Amino acid sequence: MSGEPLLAVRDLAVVIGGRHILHGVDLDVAPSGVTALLGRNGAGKTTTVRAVLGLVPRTGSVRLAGEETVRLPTHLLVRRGIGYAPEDRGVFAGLTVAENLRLAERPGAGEPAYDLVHELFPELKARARQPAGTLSGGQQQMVAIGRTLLNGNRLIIADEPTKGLAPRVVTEVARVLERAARAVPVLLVEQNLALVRRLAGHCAVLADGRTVHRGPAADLLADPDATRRLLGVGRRTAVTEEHPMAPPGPDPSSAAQAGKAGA
Ligand SMILES: Nc1ncnc2c1ncn2[C@@H]1O[C@H](COP(=O)(O)OP(=O)(O)OP(=O)(O)O)[C@@H](O)[C@H]1O
Repeated sequence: MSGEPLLAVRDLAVVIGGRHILHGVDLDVAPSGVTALLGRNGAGKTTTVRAVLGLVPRTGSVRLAGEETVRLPTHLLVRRGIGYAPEDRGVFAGLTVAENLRLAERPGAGEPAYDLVHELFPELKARARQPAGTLSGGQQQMVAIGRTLLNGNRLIIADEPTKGLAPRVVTEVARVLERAARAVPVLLVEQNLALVRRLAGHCAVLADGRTVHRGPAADLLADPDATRRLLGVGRRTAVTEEHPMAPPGPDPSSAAQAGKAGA
């Protein structure tokens, strides 16, 4: 990674209800472009994001642009410049596009950057009066990401923005993220490895609540043994455009043994 990381997470730990959900997460977010946070279902990706945002009790170190933030409450973290596009997008279906964006304006954060949002996503200007519930999945992601760009944030965190979307819409969301990352560095939680290959410079992989790999995303995705070991993705399905989605659920190597998936 060239330059100091924008976000440096060290030894992050989260205990909820007596259960150790995270115990030793290390993560560097690059100062530009997209950094991917990967891992199988239940590895701890969303909890890591929630811990960075102060939404769950945590210990360890979370430095944003060199400043320790691990003891800050969420509202102060947000003011330090972290924008969050949650897994469910958080778009209000009954409100228009313009109203959804207006809700994200943050008093004291300066003039909202509508010029930037409309430059990156002209569709949001054209559809300003349209109820957000009538937008496509990709357009709703534009709203979710657009909101994070309004307030001059230093970092955007996008949690599984392609989850449940059809392949055509995934491509649309990839363009949305590509455009956003030109303006602001992005931490992308993602299971779609084709998307990660297209967008991410660096990555971290979690397993059972700890970091098990960090490095350039291209190196990991070029190594079928590593993707299978760390992510449970079979050789043929790993990163090809024809198979953009990582197979959900259990390690497909067991399915491969049953002759169901190519390994
Ligand atoms: N509030 C909570 N209370 C108890 N257990 C939790 C809580 N939140 C998460 N967990 C558990 O912690 C583990 C990690 O969950 P998390 O949602 O962070 O994983 P993930 O990698 O984001 O998974 P997915 O890809 O399925 O979204 C899971 O076993 C989950 O059931």
